[in-house]
Amino acid sequence: MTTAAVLSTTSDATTSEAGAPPVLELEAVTLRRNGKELLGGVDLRVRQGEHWAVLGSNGAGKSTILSLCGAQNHPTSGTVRILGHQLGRIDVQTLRRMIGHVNPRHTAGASLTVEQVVLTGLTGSADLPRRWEPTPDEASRVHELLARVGMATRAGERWPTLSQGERGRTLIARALVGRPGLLLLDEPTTGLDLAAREQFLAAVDDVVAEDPTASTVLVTHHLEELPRTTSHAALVRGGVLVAAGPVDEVLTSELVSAAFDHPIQVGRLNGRWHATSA
Ligand SMILES: Nc1ncnc2c1ncn2[C@@H]1O[C@H](COP(=O)(O)OP(=O)(O)OP(=O)(O)O)[C@@H](O)[C@H]1O
Repeated sequence: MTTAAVLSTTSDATTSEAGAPPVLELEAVTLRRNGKELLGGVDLRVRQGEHWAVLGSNGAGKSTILSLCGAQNHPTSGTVRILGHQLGRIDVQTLRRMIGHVNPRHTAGASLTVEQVVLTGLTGSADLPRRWEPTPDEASRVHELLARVGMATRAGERWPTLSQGERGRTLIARALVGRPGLLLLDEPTTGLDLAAREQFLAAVDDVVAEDPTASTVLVTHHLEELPRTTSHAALVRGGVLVAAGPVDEVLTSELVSAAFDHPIQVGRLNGRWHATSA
């Protein structure tokens, strides 16, 4: 199947989802750095309530796309609209505060407790600013979120003593504390063991299930690392989307093989995906 054929199939699928307002729109986005074209014309629309997975091989451009979605980068050409605001026409710090970002490489202040790490989601910092105090509402939201991700009994634990899985769940609560309109997850299960990965994915499914207006974009290499709640997928290859649309139409053996340039058999069991060499 050619790239053009893939794109025409999936653009129909994407536009048929019309209804909920878009939270993220990339139109004809290109990005060049150091004379190299990293993105070669990306179109992507994420609507409220959708949960997208962005998949592709090493160096395909997934993190670059996510950096635009998180207002961490600007396109060379094309338009990026996040939560109704066009990049370049709004203060990026203001915009970044509207976006929740789960980055497993987040470095929290070493002396912070779990509860304080979640609070840093409100200050947008690694440490808590001196003399900063949460409002009673903010403090109760932190406890509500820690309960949701299964960390309520660990609120007083210090960050360095946490396991990778506990850190991951704490970082989801941190990303959600500011009630973001968009949640970005950047290879969030990297480095987690099997149990920690499963607990993390269950925590994502739980927070998503409780808020029908939540919208997420998750970047990963592995189909096994997709939450059950994934509703849409985009496949990236060489800085372009080779497929994008409802997850069952995109995560097929044919399209995934084309995106990874390798024969891959895709399967789904109990709502979760798996992939092996065909
Ligand atoms: N500032 C830059 N200057 C030049 N090339 C860059 C720059 N940033 C990224 N790249 C290149 O752009 C390409 C896409 O990078 P990106 O990190 O988006 O890929 P990825 O799909 O996330 O890869 P991985 O799965 O390995 O994390 C890579 O070839 C990378 O080396």
